[in-house]
Amino acid sequence: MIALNQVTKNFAIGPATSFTAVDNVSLTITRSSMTILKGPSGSGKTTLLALIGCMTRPSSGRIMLQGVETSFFQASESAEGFDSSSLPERFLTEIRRSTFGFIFQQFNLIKGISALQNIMLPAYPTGEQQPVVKQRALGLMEQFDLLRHRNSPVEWLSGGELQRVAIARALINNPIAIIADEPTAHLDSQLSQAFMESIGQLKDSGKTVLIASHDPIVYSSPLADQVLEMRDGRIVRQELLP
Ligand SMILES: Nc1ncnc2c1ncn2[C@@H]1O[C@H](COP(=O)(O)OP(=O)(O)OP(=O)(O)O)[C@@H](O)[C@H]1O
Repeated sequence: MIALNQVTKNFAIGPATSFTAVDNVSLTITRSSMTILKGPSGSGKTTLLALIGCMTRPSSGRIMLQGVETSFFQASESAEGFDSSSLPERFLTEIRRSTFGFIFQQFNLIKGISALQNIMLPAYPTGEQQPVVKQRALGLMEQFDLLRHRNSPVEWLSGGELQRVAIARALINNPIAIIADEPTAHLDSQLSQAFMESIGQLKDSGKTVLIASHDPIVYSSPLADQVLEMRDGRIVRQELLP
């Protein structure tokens, strides 16, 4: 589903100097699998997630995403899929929205609005009818045992509830893949386990899952299909689990 071929990302850090955050990375992620990126701080995990999630474009190399259902790509789609590294910004935004759901470290929920509204937020730019989105959001709230909090501002919710709102929000546009960056960084070990169980269920339901994490509860999880270890922007170890 996702293939990177010799992908490099340089950031300009001075008039004539650049820093290579991701260095010549090639990898393959199959559909309905769970991939964990581990590695020390600064090793390039977040940058790699941003490249795969179409939030930034590579300096060189190719990123291929297959099987994305959107009419935008019909014309340019080849037998192998489409090459996100050569598409204009508008298409990239569209790919991002239809392919990926994102879960961030501090969940990035908006205070002052309800849990239901938070879950619906990523659907607003799609132009989909609000009653349809609302029904889907309520379905997700039911699935994650959040219905009684539908009208509660998110600041009233517990850590575990916030985590489930973040997962539901990532699912609102029915993405093919979930990208999570250090999702357990602010959770105790029980909630981290609960997070992995929920994510495992998403994988079982056919979602492709990609997580960057320092947390042994995540990178040692039996649910992972492959663990990629990063150092200095490179993948230094790839572990395929049975
Ligand atoms: N926009 C940017 N401009 C310059 N350097 C950047 C930029 N974004 C990231 N970097 C650098 O690239 C390197 C990789 O950063 P990245 O956030 O991908 O690492 P990480 O493995 O996710 O780290 P952490 O675990 O601490 O989140 C770091 O040295 C970081 O400072």
